[in-house]
Amino acid sequence: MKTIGFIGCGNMGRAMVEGIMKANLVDGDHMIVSNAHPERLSELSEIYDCYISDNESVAKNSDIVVLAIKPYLYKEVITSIKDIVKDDVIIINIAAGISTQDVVEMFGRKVKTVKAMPNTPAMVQEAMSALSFSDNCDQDDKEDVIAIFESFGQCREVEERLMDAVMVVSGSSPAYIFMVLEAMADGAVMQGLPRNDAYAFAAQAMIGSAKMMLETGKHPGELKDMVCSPAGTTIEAVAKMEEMGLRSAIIEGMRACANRGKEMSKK
Ligand SMILES: NC(=O)C1=CN([C@@H]2O[C@H](COP(=O)(O)OP(=O)(O)OC[C@H]3O[C@@H](n4cnc5c(N)ncnc54)[C@H](O)[C@@H]3O)[C@@H](O)[C@H]2O)C=CC1
Ligand SMILES: O=C(O)[C@@H]1CCC=N1
Repeated sequence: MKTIGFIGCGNMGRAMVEGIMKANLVDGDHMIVSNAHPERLSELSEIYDCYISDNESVAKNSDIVVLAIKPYLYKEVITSIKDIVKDDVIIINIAAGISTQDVVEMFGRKVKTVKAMPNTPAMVQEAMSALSFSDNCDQDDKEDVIAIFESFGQCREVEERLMDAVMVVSGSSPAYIFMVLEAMADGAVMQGLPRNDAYAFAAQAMIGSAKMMLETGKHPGELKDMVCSPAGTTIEAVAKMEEMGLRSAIIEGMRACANRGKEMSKK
């Protein structure tokens, strides 16, 4: 069994660790986690019986190291671990704006590395992640990494140049999806539904609609049309939302997200 190490265990790292441990991909002896505030992880180590340690120990003892720290910390952290990681370690880079080439340059050698873009639904085994492997990863390395990402959801290999596109539609999108859900619940509360019921109806409508699109393979426009009765209620909502710029608000928000990714990768 390979040992998986996490350096940084905040929102994204923790969602991945919880997803991996819930799926029993490794036992607690093969999961080592470090964080700037290790005291925040005591509950995690109690539930999953995994090791909470420091960056040095994660670097020395892990076969696969996930760098789940903010992008601006990559240089500093890699400098402190580059001479102590195992020779054939696989480094997983999940940071927005940090490329495979950046990681190789920071290590000063052609370390095996994977550029990945997960999302926080990893916490409930429903992540969708994109992976791009450096050319020195062999088939076994790929299988080990895919097994990690599949333990908490689905994953697809994509060309690294498309990572920012994946980030806007998947890595970042839970934020806007939660905004939509919150707004939908507000709309129902305004009509008199209690808040908790409103969240349950809104979230289940989101799950059901997404599942319907994936399972039927039908165009989303066709599925939308199935809900809009002639002269009915839904078409009034659709017309008002178009008037208020719902779609362009989403598209322009995603453009801003991509632009920020490009800006971050220039630094
Ligand atoms: N939050 C998200 O939905 C997603 C985040 N990402 C990427 O994941 C990375 C982490 O993001 P978040 O989890 O959101 O950030 P976060 O701030 O929630 O977590 C980062 C963690 O790193 C710890 N940390 C700080 N300095 C450290 C050090 N020197 N050594 C060890 N640990 C240290 C902090 O205590 C914190 O718990 C970023 O690079 C981000 O681009 C990628 C996809 C989705
Ligand atoms: O907001 C961010 O920078 C990260 C990258 C993808 C999701 N969260």
